[in-house]
Amino acid sequence: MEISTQVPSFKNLFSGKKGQNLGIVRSMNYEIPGIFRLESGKTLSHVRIEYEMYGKMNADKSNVILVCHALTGDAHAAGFHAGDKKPGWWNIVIGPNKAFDTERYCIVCSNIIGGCKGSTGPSSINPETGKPYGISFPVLTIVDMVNAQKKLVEHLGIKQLFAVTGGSMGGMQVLQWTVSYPEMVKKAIAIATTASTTPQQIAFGAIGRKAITDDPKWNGGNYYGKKTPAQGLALARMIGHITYLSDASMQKKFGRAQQEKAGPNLPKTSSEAAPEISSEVSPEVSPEVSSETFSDHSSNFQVESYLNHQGDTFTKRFDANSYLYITKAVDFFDLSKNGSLIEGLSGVTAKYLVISITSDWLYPPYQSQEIVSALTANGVDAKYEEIRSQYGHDAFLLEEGQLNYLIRGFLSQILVSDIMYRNFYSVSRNETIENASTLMVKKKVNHLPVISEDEKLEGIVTSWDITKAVACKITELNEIITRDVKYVFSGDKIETASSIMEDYSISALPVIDSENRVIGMVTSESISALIGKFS
Ligand SMILES: CC(=O)SCCNC(=O)CCNC(=O)[C@H](O)C(C)(C)COP(=O)(O)OP(=O)(O)OC[C@H]1O[C@@H](n2cnc3c(N)ncnc32)[C@H](O)[C@@H]1OP(=O)(O)O
Ligand SMILES: N[C@@H](CCO)C(=O)O
Repeated sequence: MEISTQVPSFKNLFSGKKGQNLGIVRSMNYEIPGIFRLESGKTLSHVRIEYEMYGKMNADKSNVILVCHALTGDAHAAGFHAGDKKPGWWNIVIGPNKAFDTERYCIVCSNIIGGCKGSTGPSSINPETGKPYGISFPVLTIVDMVNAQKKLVEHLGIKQLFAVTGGSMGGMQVLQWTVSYPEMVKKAIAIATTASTTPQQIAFGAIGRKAITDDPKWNGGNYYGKKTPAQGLALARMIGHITYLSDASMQKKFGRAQQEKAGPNLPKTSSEAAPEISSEVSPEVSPEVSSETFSDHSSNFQVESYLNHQGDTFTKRFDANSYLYITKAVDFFDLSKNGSLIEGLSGVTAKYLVISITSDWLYPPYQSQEIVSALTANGVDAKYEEIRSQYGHDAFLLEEGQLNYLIRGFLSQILVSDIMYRNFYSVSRNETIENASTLMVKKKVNHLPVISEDEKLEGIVTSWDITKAVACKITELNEIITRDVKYVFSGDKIETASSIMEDYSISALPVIDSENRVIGMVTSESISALIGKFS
């Protein structure tokens, strides 16, 4: 008989209270000391990184989650800047009791190098010339973005990030983090992304860049203090924005509806915007082409007006040269090595959650599945999930319920590897009972896995087996080994271990790898101690 243990259920450990908003938040800035070397070999000095932090770091700074933004995002991921009506771009998942729970984790988000929202980029002043860099700014890669973030993380005194997360280009940074600095990332959540940009993605990037560089006001990137290439930048955004939506979401948002002729073309606030369902939009009418000039119809469909609005508002918040550099960095992104993603991701150790969006045709689900396949082939614990949504690529900014559910589950999931004893004691089947019992007494353990010369699991003996053997005057361990031994894998959820223990009334399980080698032990005491931490 083994010591029977009641292992408490984990079901109710992580209860879901309603998420709240952070209040007013502020941005901070850090200047990387000395020279910052880029992947190209070029260097920059006085590199500034704009960042925001929500929630408190714990004593050993082990609760920090780094959030990486997408193409046109910034450091303002959540909460409100003083005077703003709209919160940060990922407010739906960051805040008290949200998936990125600021009561529990400290969230850090920084504007990428190359950006135009406080971090050093093409619009920044080159300290050597006293003028904006423009296109003299060196070519950037996702590696450079991650290396700049690493400088910030080090400056904040963080040894290992509890998690790194992001969608789209943010997801690329997540992947890059786990490749460049595997030991610094415990968990990784990559959403709506790819490990290697495809020709179609590059093609959209290229058209956007051409729209900018063909605008005469771009002027070889030298437009600061003059008229900006707003027309080209707006066009680039309009093209890009189409790829962030889906056929279904455009049908639902606009149908073939037209703007009301008398009314203003561009709603000023979202409440005046075209409603989401076609029954609420203005009636569908056929343009009376005969009596009007073509220009009267230049923006008459709601979708045209919407795209114009998206293009126009974008030019007020983004720098055209930054757009060129960042889209190029996305296009350069390719983690495969010698044509193999398995090889490219071979050093990754973080536990992964990879999420795709069913209607995302820019970064389709198969690209996320490829990431998961490559990680799994490397023995990485990687989970694949799909967000069911009609919103298209931008669903990672909108699907509040599904995102919170998936992320919360992943972050709060505790695996056998998190609590198993890696320094364990074992015996060989040729051992004497006397030696086995001496080992148990000396090391204060009740279970000894029996392993072969090549460390494979052959069975288990418990202190109770030994007691019985002594009573029956059995001397050979071989005669008392339990060979039908229950075990778990290090990537199994802790609930799996606890149910096996409960079902078979046992209090310790060997942890094995895919080759049946014993790599640790998990005990009911360690599970109970963990529950104590949360109760
Ligand atoms: C990812 C990062 O890291 S941060 C960058 C994320 N932010 C962006 O990309 C900003 C631009 N993108 C968007 O707005 C994205 O579509 C989202 C996902 C952020 C928001 O999506 P939704 O909430 O569905 O907003 P929607 O796409 O309907 O756009 C609303 C805007 O369009 C305007 N609009 C709607 N219909 C029309 C129309 N027929 N004509 C003109 N304008 C229109 C609204 O007035 C509103 O304008 P506002 O943003 O200036 O207030
Ligand atoms: N709409 C988002 C996602 C692009 O991938 C952005 O502009 O950053």
